[in-house]
Amino acid sequence: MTNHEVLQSLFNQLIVSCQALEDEPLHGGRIMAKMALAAQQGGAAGIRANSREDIAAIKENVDLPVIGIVKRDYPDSSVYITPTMLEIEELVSVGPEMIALDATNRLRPGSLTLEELVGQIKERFPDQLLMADVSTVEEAVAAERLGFDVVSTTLVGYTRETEGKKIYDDDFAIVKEILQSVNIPVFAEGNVYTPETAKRCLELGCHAVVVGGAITRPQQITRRFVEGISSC
Ligand SMILES: CC(=O)N[C@H](C=O)[C@@H](O)[C@H](O)[C@H](O)COP(=O)(O)O
Repeated sequence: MTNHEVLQSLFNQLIVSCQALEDEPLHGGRIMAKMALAAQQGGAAGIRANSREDIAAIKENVDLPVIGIVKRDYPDSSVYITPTMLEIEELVSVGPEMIALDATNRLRPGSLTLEELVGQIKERFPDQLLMADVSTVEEAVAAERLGFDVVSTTLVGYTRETEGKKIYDDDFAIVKEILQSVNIPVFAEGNVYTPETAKRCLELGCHAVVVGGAITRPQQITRRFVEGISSC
């Protein structure tokens, strides 16, 4: 698929994020590949996945476009979604159709700026589709200027500046503002728990919607049920 075809295939569609970190019960490429296959059978048009191992396993079992990330913690930065060139190289080695990276204005490990990292990626891998995981409208605007192909609301609520915020607060105010401020496709991602919320994101003009925990993290789903019955 060409980059254009990848983006076309995701238009108005559901992308399922299949992730389980090392401390989660479903961790491991084999299990994530099954999760991705289940998502494909359910009608997902794309998969978001973390780590070279998971992506390689998913690509062997599923023929949907994959948005790849590597989550890694570094001592000198709070950026953990594809923070450096090392993670970019790992991802390129397994060929995800798109790579997502933190596009907040925070410094990356080694005090690298986002602009510097994107410059290096574009030089080494000029044809790689890039998704900007942002937390604010300003970051979305900056990401478009830097040459990202797609912007996603992934980090809304997950930075110091936006802590506790949800993409659906104030009738999806941040989603609407990002849509008004950029021309590249906007993906809605983060705390989408229901089909109704997913539909609303697309109706507002998002190119696609990414759902993770509500589909692929049974511990989160269970907790919501347990909390739901806790007053009984
Ligand atoms: C903030 C962060 O690290 N988000 C991660 C990004 O890849 C994942 O942990 C999320 O599951 C993904 O964004 C989908 O969101 P949700 O699971 O809420 O539907």
